[in-house]
Amino acid sequence: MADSVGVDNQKFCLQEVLDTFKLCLSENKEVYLEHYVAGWRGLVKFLNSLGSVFGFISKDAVNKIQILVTFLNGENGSQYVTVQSMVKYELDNQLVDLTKRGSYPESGCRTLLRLHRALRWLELFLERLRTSTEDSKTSAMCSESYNESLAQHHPWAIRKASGLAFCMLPGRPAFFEVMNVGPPEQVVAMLGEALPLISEVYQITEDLYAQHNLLDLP
Ligand SMILES: CCCCCCCC/C=C\CCCCCCCC(=O)N[C@@H](COP(=O)(O)O)[C@H](O)/C=C/CCCCCCCCCCCCC
Repeated sequence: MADSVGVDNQKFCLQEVLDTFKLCLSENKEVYLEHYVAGWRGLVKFLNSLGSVFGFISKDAVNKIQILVTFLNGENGSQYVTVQSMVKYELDNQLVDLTKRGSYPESGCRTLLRLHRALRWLELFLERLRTSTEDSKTSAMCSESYNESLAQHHPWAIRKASGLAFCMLPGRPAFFEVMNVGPPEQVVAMLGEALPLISEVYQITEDLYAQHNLLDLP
């Protein structure tokens, strides 16, 4: 049965996520919010298949996806077609809490920023997976990537809970299997294809947020 953002009990397929990230960029390099959110939905499917210990992470991601989907489907949905149009619309109309949480605790800009930071974690993690060897530990790769990215934005309790959850990650062979791609060489090849796309989406968003001083939204 699917939940309201459609991520429950569906089998993960890395190719699908890759296809979604391919669709994210417009010709003039704007990031389509619909496909960005769909990419995250696919990743959450993967997370869900790893077990309930990751439930608190999945729940937060689903919550953020849902906030963005609500904007996309709302009466001002046309302003949320791309991340660029969302930023412009929300800033022009003072719909973003810029320095402390106030009237707009769930703006599109601050919500997307949380997923954007997680995309950096993903980029680092996938690069480690791609260059890993048979005996590499997924938990170590995950936690190193987390410490270099998301952890800097999380309080102690979340860092602690995340660290404990990472210890429950399956080993590399089982992890590759859940990715549903084929033998390890194929996984590595597909990661090699996926990473430049993910990096480009990340960098375009990072530059946009930096340009508007939005990288520290509360
Ligand atoms: C291609 C296949 C291999 C990789 C598959 C990865 C699948 C990962 C799927 C989802 C990742 C979850 C993204 C989580 C977004 C977290 C956003 C965030 O930072 N939220 C915090 C701040 O929000 P506000 O309070 O300011 O609203 C929030 O406090 C966090 C709560 C939950 C903990 C988040 C821990 C994030 C760890 C990310 C690593 C996921 C490990 C997955 C293991 C494969």
